[in-house]
Amino acid sequence: MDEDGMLGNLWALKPWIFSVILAILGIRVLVVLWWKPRGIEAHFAKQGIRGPPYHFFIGNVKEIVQLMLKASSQPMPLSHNILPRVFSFYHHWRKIYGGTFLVWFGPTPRLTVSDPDLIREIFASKSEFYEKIEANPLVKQLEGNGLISLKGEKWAHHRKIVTPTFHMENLKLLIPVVGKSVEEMLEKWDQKMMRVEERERGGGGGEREVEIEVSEWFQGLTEDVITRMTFGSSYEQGKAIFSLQNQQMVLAAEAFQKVLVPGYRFLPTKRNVKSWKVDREIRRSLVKLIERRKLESMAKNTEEVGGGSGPKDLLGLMIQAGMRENEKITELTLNNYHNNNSFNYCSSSNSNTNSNDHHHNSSGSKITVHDIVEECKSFFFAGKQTTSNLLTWTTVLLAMHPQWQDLAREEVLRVCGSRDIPSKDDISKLKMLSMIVNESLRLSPPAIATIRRAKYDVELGGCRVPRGTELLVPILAVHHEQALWGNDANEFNPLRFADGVSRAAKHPVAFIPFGLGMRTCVGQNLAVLQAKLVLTILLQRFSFKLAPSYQHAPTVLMLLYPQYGAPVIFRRLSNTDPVGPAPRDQGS
Ligand code: HEM
Repeated sequence: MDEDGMLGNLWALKPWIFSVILAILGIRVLVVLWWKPRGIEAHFAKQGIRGPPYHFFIGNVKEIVQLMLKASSQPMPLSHNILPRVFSFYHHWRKIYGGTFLVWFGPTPRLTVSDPDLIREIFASKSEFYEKIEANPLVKQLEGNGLISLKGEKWAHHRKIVTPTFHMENLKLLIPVVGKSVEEMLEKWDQKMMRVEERERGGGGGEREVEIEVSEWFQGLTEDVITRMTFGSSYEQGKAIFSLQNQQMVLAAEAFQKVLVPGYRFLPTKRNVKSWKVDREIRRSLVKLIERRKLESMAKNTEEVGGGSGPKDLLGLMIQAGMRENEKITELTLNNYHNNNSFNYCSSSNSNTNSNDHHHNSSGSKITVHDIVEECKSFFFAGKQTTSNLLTWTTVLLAMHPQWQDLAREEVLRVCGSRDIPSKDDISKLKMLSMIVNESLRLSPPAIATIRRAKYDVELGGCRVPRGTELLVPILAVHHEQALWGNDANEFNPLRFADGVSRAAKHPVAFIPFGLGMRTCVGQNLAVLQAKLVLTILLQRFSFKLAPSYQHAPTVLMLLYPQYGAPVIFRRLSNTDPVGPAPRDQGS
């Protein structure tokens, strides 16, 4: 057959080839989106684990969204039984299928695990069999490719570098700075209070009190603190960078509503173009700042990078680590130093690449400018809203339970007096306040759940779990479980922490607001210290109660937050104000 004839025959076969390719693709889609999920469902059912039935492609997402919308459609009574409202799908299906059930996020299976023995296995004793999952691309853009998401050697390297930031000795240096930020915030409240007073004097006068939407104010405060921890002496420049990061959060929240449009984040919509621009601006400013800090330290000919007398900051520690590593390389390869100096040059070359794959030296991963940029974003994301939510919920709890507020104030005034900013030693003596903060973290943990993925086929509590299955640990549910915490699990009772955290429940792993094991929260000392410091200063100067406009509506968007805000009325304590007696309790 001549060439033309062969081509002609192939041409005639074209529809067939096309049909075969389509059929193969169709089969693949069917396997991934139907047969495999059904197989996994059957695999778990044989072991007695059930759950809501899988639906093609979407899994249980439709039911989850419906349950969440229904639960958040109206406020709830002033009670701490928040699980049904906040974690509606878990609450709903647990009643039907028990604490361990299978739920489908699209074609991805998630096994809920609330048994503390199994949680310990996943996060501590057999953690090498499990890994973190990839965040949604929008979340990823915000959280950066830092400690929260890094894996393996690179994670260990970064964790070792940043850990000194959170040592108590270092955090101690932050206390006067945080104290000053709180005082500045309170001055603004005072001005607000005075304006209200002046208005009311016209109409007959009133008490020295003011209504404050605490969740907004606490966000400003925690942003200030995390900016200092991240940037140290470069606070002002850092503030401008984090203000851009805030814009990014707003843009991402808007984009979240469009996540169901495939590929939406790549479209040059007005929002996306703006977000890309802000992202470029953040990187540019950070790179400039890093280079300036490096030059400063070289000029001073010192290893200290900007720390001075203040606390060690993330930026300084990471630049220092990067410079040390470069020096090592210089010693090893003096001749081609300039070619190897990725610490200097990667800033512009890989600003949009995943640094996990780049710049490794023989001793493992090396700190690059890109890494520092990503860690700064991570700190901001992980440290700001979490701590402000802890502060918000603790203030709301104390406003709901004035008798506990009075007890906390008595202790604060006894230990710290009425005016001074407390020292680290003062704070460590505040036992009652510690119990209250723990009870707040138990009842309203800012991070309500966490997820891991099985790296291999594993056995968990006698159950065979196939590779790729995700394990959903519902922190909030574990914290409200009566079998672990007793019949008063849904009540505010800080005394349960009187003998320490490990004895508060029937199992030592029942209290996990900061996670567990190697990947436990690196910032927990900072968060707790900051919360106690702010609460101490508030208790010294104000009594507070829920505003009449407060609607109790805890809900979740990544973190636990008050759906309609948290308006609280603060009344200045005069020197003659009695500490008690307590007004009537507002909560259950
Ligand atoms: C009340 C406040 C906070 C809460 C409830 C909280 C909660 C958590 C939880 C539950 C985890 C573990 C996540 C998992 O295992 O999947 C975590 C990890 C982390 N947190 Fe926090 N956090 C708080 C404050 C902070 C602060 C102030 C920072 C400061 C930067 C911070 C930085 C981080 C980082 C970097 C990780 C990842 C650690 C790693 O994987 O090595 N967090 N946090």
